[in-house]
Amino acid sequence: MVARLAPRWCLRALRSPLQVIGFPSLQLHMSGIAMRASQEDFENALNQVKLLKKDPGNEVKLKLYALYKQATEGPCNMPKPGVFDFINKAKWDAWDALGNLPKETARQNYVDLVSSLSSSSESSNQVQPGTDRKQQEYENLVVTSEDGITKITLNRPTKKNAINTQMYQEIILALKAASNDDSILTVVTGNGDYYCSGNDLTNFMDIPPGGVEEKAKQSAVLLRDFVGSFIDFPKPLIAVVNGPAMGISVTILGLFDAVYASDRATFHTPFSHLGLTPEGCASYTFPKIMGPAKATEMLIFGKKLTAGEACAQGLVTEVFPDSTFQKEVWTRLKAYSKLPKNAMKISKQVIRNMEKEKLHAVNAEESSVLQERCLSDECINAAVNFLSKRAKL
Ligand SMILES: CCCCCCCCCCC/C=C/C(=O)SCCNC(=O)CCNC(=O)[C@H](O)C(C)(C)COP(=O)(O)OP(=O)(O)OC[C@H]1O[C@@H](n2cnc3c(N)ncnc32)[C@H](O)[C@@H]1OP(=O)(O)O
Repeated sequence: MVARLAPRWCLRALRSPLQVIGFPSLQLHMSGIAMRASQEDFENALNQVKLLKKDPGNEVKLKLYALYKQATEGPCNMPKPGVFDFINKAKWDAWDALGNLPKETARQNYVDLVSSLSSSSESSNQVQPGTDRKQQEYENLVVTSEDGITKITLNRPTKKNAINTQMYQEIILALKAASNDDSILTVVTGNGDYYCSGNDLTNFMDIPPGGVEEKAKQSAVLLRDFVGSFIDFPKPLIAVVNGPAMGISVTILGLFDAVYASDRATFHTPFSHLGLTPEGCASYTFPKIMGPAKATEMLIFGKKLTAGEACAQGLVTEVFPDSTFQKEVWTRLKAYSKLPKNAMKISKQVIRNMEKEKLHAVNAEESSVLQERCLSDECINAAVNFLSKRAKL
């Protein structure tokens, strides 16, 4: 049985994900004394390894291969494959590295390794119960993971997905969780007809006991942390802009790795109208992306761009007809999510890391300027105007 099962697994070892369902871990260590794995334990482990839900990765698969060969055949007895026979060379190296490890120890190590894999596969099943799983409950977001893509949906459609204080905090948390989860790509999108109408202007109304200065200070810290979590996000980050985008939801697009937009989307940063100044590192990224003259029209004069214009300026990657937007974008993202995960992550870091320090400095400066700005008459009057429904931008 061993001989029949193992070689088939070995052939697949560096290619395919392992298959479904968890299983109880083997208890081989009692009262701190390591027990010897029996032939039956070993055969169980050989069966269990085929049932692992989560692909343990090539490094572990090579370890399993080497231990299996050592346990069944003893020290490596095959001729060394040529340098261009990458897979067989990697397998040979792993086996050869075990030297004269006794067969019994190799068998024990194999069983222990499978046992540890099956318990971690069980605990990860608890967080990932289905293919479309909710990772955590949020008040203002829906976060799901499917097909290697974590999707963060802004979910205040009746307020055009305006970002209130709690939502800023939830987005920071969701990005942190996405940076540590198994996903390959992370997507931000909006629920309803808007992508996002930017900062919730009622944020300006909730004044703490320390007064408006204290509010401005707290807001500047929150803003800096919020933008910082985009600057530091380690994996490819994609915006699926399903409708109009305003203010801070537009500026942070310069920190995304790709931006797909419906032809219904518009891009509007009416900072001057609100007595405000740019944030989200746009004072640095926008002139770089579209040139200073075009950035001035958006960031200082508040010119609203259509999706086509934003694409022509380089802020948007590609525009799709609204009628086919979701289908086309998700088909594409699912295809991208199948590309090698580490290569994409490292490529993003190579592209972005040189700029990180600069971006954090820009973010700190923009937040500090805004801390002053939101105490200005210009800003307070604009917020009051909006809230009293006298102004629609
Ligand atoms: C002391 C300082 C605290 C600061 C907090 C920290 C963060 C600092 C960041 C500061 C930098 C600012 C960045 C920005 O994002 S600037 C852009 C801000 N956004 C806006 O100015 C948009 C305002 N909204 C509108 O102009 C219109 O609502 C809109 C064009 C978006 C839609 O118009 P429409 O007529 O289609 O729909 P309604 O106006 O009826 O909207 C439906 C309901 O949604 C509410 N809404 C929409 N957007 C916002 C918003 N940004 N803030 C609060 N509420 C919003 C709207 O009021 C309606 O609500 P009701 O149904 O209850 O009336």
